[in-house]
Amino acid sequence: MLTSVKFDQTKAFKKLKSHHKTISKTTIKDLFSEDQKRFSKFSLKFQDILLDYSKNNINGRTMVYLNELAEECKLGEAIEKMFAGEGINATEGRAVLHTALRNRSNTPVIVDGKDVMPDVNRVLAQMKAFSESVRSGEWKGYTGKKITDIVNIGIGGSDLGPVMVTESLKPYAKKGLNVHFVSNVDGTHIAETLKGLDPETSLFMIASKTFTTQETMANAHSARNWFLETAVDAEFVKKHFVAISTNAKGVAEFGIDTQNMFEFWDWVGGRYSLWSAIGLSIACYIGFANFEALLEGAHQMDLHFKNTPLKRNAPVILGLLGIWYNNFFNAQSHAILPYDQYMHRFAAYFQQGDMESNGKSTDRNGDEVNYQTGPVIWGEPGTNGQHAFYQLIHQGTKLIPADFIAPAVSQNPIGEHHKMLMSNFFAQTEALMNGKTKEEVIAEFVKAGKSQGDIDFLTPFKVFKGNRPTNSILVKKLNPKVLGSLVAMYEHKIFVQGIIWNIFSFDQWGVELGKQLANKIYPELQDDSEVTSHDVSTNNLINTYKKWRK
Ligand SMILES: O=P(O)(O)OC[C@H]1O[C@H](O)[C@H](O)[C@@H](O)[C@@H]1O
Repeated sequence: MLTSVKFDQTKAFKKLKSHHKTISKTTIKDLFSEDQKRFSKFSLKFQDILLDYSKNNINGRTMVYLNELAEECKLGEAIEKMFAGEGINATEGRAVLHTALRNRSNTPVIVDGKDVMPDVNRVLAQMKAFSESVRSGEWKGYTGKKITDIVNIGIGGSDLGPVMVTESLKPYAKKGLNVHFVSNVDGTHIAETLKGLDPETSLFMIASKTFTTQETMANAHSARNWFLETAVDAEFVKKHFVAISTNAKGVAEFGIDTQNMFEFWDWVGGRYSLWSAIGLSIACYIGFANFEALLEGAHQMDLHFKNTPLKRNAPVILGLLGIWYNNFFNAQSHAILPYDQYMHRFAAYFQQGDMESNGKSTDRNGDEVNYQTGPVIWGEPGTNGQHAFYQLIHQGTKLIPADFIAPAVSQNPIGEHHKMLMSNFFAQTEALMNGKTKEEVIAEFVKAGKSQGDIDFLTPFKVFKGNRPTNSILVKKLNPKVLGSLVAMYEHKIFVQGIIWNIFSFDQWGVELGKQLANKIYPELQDDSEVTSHDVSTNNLINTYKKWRK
């Protein structure tokens, strides 16, 4: 069991409250001029990752108090409990062991008296053999042709991880083997995906922890129907459908040979499952050795998280900084801005990772919290974001702490592109911190020969207050190992915050209500009779839909 500590009643919380008043009177820019050693104090290197958190509204005292907060909230103890396989996901009665999936040291991890590592290694060996046979062409479709297209059918945690990783690591993909992802129950998703595919050379991976998820089951059935339109014989399903699930019974009922089932376990949360068999599409696409490198990178970050003192611990620092803005500066959101086109689904991935984990308002005692918990996570790759929403980050009324992520080495060193990209990456955090003063604006106008009237009118619009906090995460190159470390770093950041906010980060009850109501409405859509059982708004929406669909 995790120790429950009332976050807002800790001594450190009170210290941070009054410290916030003091630090609010200064700016990040001033903090830099006061302390020449700021960069070395507030940055750290983890292998090929440089985390620079010096452009934040913090000084040494802030970090001391934030660390005290972590200690008072028993973060160290909670980290140990997670790695040790204790049932810290108490509302579901489960351990939280995505770290065991990438435990490359292979030390025993005991759940309910049993070491889970032999099972983890068995499934990894199965994934290796399977991915190698698909990649080599040894695995044949029902007409003897090799597989050219993999279609992962899954949603949420059974989709977003593989999508994000296969996109991020596209340069490592094998030529001639494509991956597709179908998640939405909107028939358009599967229809558009199937359009370009040949049943003889397509392999479907039905990925669902529960194997009951409506969207996934609907898409899986439609894919099977499509396949059988050509293949006819249901026996051939074996060669073209595999399942990834914790539910062997459900898989067998669907008609997939359990020989072709890749197992995982209830101690793997859906949004933490890309390291499990859910990563099968990744292993096929980038090869098993690269998948192992991804696991290795995550494992290295796990070891760092587990063994490094809190004040030099990257996920802890990121988590605490997030709390600083969320609970003391009242920031409502957090932006993740990768300057790498391959990482275009990274923010979307952590929308689920973070918001499904920490979007909670009941604390671990069952009481309603009276403080803010998880922020809204959002973001798009730079430089696209710059031409869309950065205006608001620079000059809007909302404080948006942001992480800027970029690789030093481009996978596509074409001409001057990467230098241009990187100059934007560096410029943005500098601009967000420094802003532009009235004096600077006027000086620029004068130099450009503007009239006094223009200067008077335009100056207020051109001033940037600055003092917008950012973290810069510079990586050497976005390879599988670095990506593994990055993802694990963010996962653990979420853990840190959940512990301190005293909430349960590994359940997701909030997703249930909508599902329940949809299941109630679905039968009502079967005929054209008027619906009266809901509120007037819902009744009218349903009845108009029924009228219009005719
Ligand atoms: O893998 P599945 O059991 O199909 O679940 C897929 C998704 O469904 C739910 O809506 C949960 O909120 C997600 O956490 C989960 O990842």
